[in-house]
Amino acid sequence: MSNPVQLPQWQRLATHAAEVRKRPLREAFATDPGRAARFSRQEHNLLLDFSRQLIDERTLELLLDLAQVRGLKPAIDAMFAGERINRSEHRAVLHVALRNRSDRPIQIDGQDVMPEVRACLAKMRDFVAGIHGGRIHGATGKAFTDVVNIGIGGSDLGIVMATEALADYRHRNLRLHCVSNVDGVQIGDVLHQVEPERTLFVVCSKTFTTLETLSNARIARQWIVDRLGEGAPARHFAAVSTNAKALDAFLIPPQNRFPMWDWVGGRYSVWSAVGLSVALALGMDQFELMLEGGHEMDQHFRTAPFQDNLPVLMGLLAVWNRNFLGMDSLAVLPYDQRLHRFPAYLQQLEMESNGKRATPDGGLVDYDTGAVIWGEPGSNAQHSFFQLLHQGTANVALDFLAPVNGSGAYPGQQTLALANCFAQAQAFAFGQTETDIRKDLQSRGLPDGQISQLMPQKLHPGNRPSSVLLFSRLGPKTLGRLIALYEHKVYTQSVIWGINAFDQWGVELGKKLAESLVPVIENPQTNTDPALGGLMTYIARWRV
Ligand SMILES: O=P(O)(O)OC[C@H]1O[C@H](O)[C@H](O)[C@@H](O)[C@@H]1O
Repeated sequence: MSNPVQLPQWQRLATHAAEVRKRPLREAFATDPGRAARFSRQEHNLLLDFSRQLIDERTLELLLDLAQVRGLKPAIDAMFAGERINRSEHRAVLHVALRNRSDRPIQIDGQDVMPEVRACLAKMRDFVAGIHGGRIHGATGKAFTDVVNIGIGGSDLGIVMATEALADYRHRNLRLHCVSNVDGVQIGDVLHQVEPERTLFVVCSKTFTTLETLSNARIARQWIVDRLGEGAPARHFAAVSTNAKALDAFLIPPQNRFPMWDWVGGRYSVWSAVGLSVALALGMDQFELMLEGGHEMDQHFRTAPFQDNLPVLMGLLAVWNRNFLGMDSLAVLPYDQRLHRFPAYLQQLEMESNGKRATPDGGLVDYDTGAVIWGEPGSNAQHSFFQLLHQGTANVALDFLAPVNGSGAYPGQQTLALANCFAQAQAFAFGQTETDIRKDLQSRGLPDGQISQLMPQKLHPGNRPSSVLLFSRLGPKTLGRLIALYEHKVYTQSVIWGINAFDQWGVELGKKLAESLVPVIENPQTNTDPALGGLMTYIARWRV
């Protein structure tokens, strides 16, 4: 696909941005009482209020023109039609099939994938019921009380995020633990807490070649063998993977195996059997409600006109902020503690998808692509890094997320959370004028000299772009909608930028180097790489 920068639509946006930047949001709202309503869209129980973005009607028109000329509509259709849009790996991209709750077949090369998807869901349902009811139990006949998910990246982040987000729905008799990191701390801590006879390990790995996952799984396996005997792992391990051979080698019995397909990317896989641990923790009904929420967002993305299409609007606004207003990062700020791992989940989703500099036809981009994504729950974040957001020199766009009805045991506290969320959105948009600051300082009796000195330090420029994503309550369906919303936002951006959102070649190099360094770190004296000489000396000196 051609370079977007050369398109007249792009150039018009660039010219337009120069004008919009100069216009304070304070003025935009003052001169247009209908602005909040005009730049808000509701879909199901989600409201996207993007009135505090640095835009006007013309911006939207120009962005929608850009979407049209970049072929966003055919690109969306191509994804749902099972075309091989992941061109570098020649794969279809069908996480939407995993949550397709309609009768519509979804085909790859004329083959409907839905029967396999439904069979997998049925197997998950049976397995979850078996574990919850005690029909499936440990080697000594005891029911499972603990599930340990072993996986990393897409085989971990979605599980952690979703089970934390939906903690109010957790099954009473089953605790979930997630182990991802390679350094041995998590697996050590978890094994310290659980009883072997009552613990089920779910090893999740699309490839089943991932160093972190395999080494943690081996530790867990040995731990079970040491305590319950050679035959016990067959009862204490389940696995999710595309790699049947590796599952044979790991001696996972057929009834405990759950499939994955090469048309599901790791970071898009929480909807697949990778969600088994979610289903075990929350129940299959809750998991399927999440799928329904995702499906609803898919329908919306596929059919809604672009000017009312939430993921399309969010994707286009992200392009606007990144390419035309120079925003380097997006801070995701959920005002619900239950969503505390949502920013981490989005980091993989957005940054692994759109952190690309090459186009599928082998060219290099000469424009910015994916922004850095980061964030923490409000109001904690306010007391930590908001100073930089309000007055620092970094260019950061903001996504506020908040439920009207709070989670947890004291939902009344949500009034305070919402007050903080809205106050911040207003402060970022409108800042504080010199006149207000002067009035305040004068009322406190400060002399003029001191006021002039303090003024720039107190001045709060405003005009920091943000969106507020308000929803009624955080339940499984809403979570499904939110995840799918961001997934499709990511795809929208990738289409505008002309990059492949579904491969991740950049992560390979580090993995390969790590493998080759294991023996060197074991025997630092064998190191021949001068760049590592200093570090290896200290490994040898300090290792106990
Ligand atoms: O599920 P696995 O095959 O073990 O992969 C786990 C993770 O590993 C890689 O580093 C990829 O960059 C991720 O996209 C993936 O989610």
